[in-house]
Amino acid sequence: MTDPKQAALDYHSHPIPGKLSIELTKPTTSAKHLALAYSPGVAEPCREIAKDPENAYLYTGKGNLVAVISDGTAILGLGNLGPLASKPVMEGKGVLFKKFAGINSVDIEVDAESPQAFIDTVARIADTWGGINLEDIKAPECFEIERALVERCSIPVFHDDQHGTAIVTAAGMLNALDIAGKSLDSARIVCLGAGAAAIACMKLLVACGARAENIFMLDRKGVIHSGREDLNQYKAMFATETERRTLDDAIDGADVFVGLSGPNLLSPEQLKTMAPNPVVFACSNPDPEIHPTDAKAARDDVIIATGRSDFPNQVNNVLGFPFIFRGALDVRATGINEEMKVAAVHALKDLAREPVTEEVLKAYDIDHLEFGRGYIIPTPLDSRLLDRVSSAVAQAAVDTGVARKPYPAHYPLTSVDGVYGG
Ligand SMILES: O=C([O-])CC(=O)C(=O)O
Ligand SMILES: [Mg+2]
Repeated sequence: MTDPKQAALDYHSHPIPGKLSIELTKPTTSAKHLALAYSPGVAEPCREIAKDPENAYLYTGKGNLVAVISDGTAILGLGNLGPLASKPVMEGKGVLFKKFAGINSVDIEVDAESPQAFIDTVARIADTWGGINLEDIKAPECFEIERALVERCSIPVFHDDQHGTAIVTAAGMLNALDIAGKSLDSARIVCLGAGAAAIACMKLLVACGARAENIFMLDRKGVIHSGREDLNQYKAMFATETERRTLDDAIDGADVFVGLSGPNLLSPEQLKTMAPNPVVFACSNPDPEIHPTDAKAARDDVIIATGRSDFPNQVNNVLGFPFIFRGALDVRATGINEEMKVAAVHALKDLAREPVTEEVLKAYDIDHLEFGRGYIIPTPLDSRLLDRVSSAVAQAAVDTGVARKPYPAHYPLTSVDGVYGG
């Protein structure tokens, strides 16, 4: 068997380095073509855009172009490895944008000496993109970065690790709790991790019905409780009045564990102390807080999800960002608001309850898959996601007045070949 590490390195290096390339959309075989594509013809669209910036959507790729931007300070669950080392992940996001939603994306890795320098860099280039996907930026800086950029930019700016992850987590959680015979408003939830994804996930779960007082969030120092004086404003939102201090204390009797922290931080012994039918989302990438095999060995009533593509129940923002941007771009939304996020949650949640298609069974090389413990959320290779999530997001943008174009006449989308309409 090939060594998985070597296989991953080979995948990235052969037959050419990297995962993305750029393609041409216009003929370029004659001098006439060149005179149109470049001097002198290119001056005409320049003049039109100078007269009216909206013309950039007509004469350039702006309307279907997303910048994936990172400073490399929180790469997956690996930590701060710097901007250059984040490039494979950012190229990977570009692969997913293109493959799943037909969106062109270019990765930009910024070596920024401060959050303000990062904000200024992104704000200065924002105008020529259709949208900005912020990725793998550490907390708490990511919150201020996103806030400032949303304010300064007139295009959608979306921090994927917060909202993409939260949307997919909420969708999977509503389904998992339903299967476990529980409900979000009474579930006792332990969230291991207090970074960007953790805070955004818990905020969205509360918006979907979870009770803040039922959530124990833990950072490296343990339970975030009201007696702590070392909390930033984001963690402080989740400070609970409790005597519990450690993960051992918090996990005892809990209905839900959400891990957005690091590898192997939930032990089988700790899992054994959870309530019946525990829901465990071990979402640290690439290595989960508990391996699914160990979790299942510890107890057979567990409903387990991870962020990985090689296990069932992949709770990963790949199910969100391609389609959320698709919907937002297609109605030229000025931003991605809460209603659009909640619309995405419901679209994902509902699709998992529909029969699985042959296409998905084939892609995963299985005979059967149905809504239940082993299938709480659609798989990324389900081509119905393109229509379901994008249209829900586009409709919510129209309904909430942030769309600058009407609901697309070329919807429903049946494949990425149809994203330009016409
Ligand atoms: O890249 C992934 O698989 C999901 C993600 O955004 C992260 O872990 O930061
Ligand atoms: Mg990420």
